[in-house]
Amino acid sequence: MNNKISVIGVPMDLGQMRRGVDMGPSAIRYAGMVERLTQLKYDIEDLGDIEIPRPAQPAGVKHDNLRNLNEIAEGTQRLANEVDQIVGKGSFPLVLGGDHSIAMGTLAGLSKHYENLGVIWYDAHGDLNTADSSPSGNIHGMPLAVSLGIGHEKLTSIHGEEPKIKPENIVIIGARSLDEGERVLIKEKGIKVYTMHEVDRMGMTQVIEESVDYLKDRTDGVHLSLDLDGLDPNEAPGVGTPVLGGLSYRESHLAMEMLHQSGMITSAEFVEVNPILDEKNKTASLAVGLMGSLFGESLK
Ligand SMILES: NC(=[NH2+])NCCC[C@H](N)C(=O)O
Ligand SMILES: [Mn+2]
Ligand SMILES: [Mn+2]
Repeated sequence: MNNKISVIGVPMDLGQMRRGVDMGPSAIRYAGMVERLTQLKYDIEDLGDIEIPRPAQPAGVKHDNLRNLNEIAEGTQRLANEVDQIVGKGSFPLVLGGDHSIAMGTLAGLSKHYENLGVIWYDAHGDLNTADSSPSGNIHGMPLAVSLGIGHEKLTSIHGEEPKIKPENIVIIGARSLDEGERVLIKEKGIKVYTMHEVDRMGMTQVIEESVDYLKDRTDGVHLSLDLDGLDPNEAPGVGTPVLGGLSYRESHLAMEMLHQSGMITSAEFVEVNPILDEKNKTASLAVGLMGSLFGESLK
């Protein structure tokens, strides 16, 4: 793995309705991220936070079932520029959310450097909605669809018109809440999904082994997009859209350790940490622990 890491915070809360997720980057830093990764001998620079526009209209006003569309497009474009530059100078982008809408910016920035970018989407949700299929109008439920080129033009054209990723380069792990339109899209596009059912039956070891095998030959870089709500709410209470029956603490550490061993992860983001909903920064600390495993902590 790249020994240079560049951290970028994205205090974005416009992709959903719960206040507080904009404080995620601070909470993750406060949980000791830089110290933890420095111990692992990484050369880590913290670039601070992207500036996110504040909406002019009262918060929560809908725009064609795309709440805060313009501000999100602008903020994620800024993130795309940063991520593009970080990869350009040979460093590993580590993005801290903020709600999951920021993945549109991360993937857009990355896409300039990879012909076949792989994506591991560790999440309770598919985030494959469009304005038509979304039950909520919340853009944090749409970033994976947008990155495939499906969605509002203002979002799909962030940092370039082309789709940022291909459906066959995606693996979703931990899904247990998929809307009807998302299921249709998954079938139509042939997206690989390990729902909780598969994780229960196969075990995380096989899920990651298969995912690594699947992505190995078809991709030239792999981004890990980790939504903390992929984990069970008992482990990660500080999230805005918790879903029962999630991935355990140990399964998640095992996944991160195996991804480290694969050597294939070229960028990562940790999103949806909401300190207001959290218990004594438990979820942010969990995120930092998972980063430790992803970046190679081991007892031997
Ligand atoms: N990144 C997330 N937490 N997404 C939750 C999305 C929930 C629901 N599927 C929606 O589209 O509104
Ligand atoms: Mn989620
Ligand atoms: Mn998500």
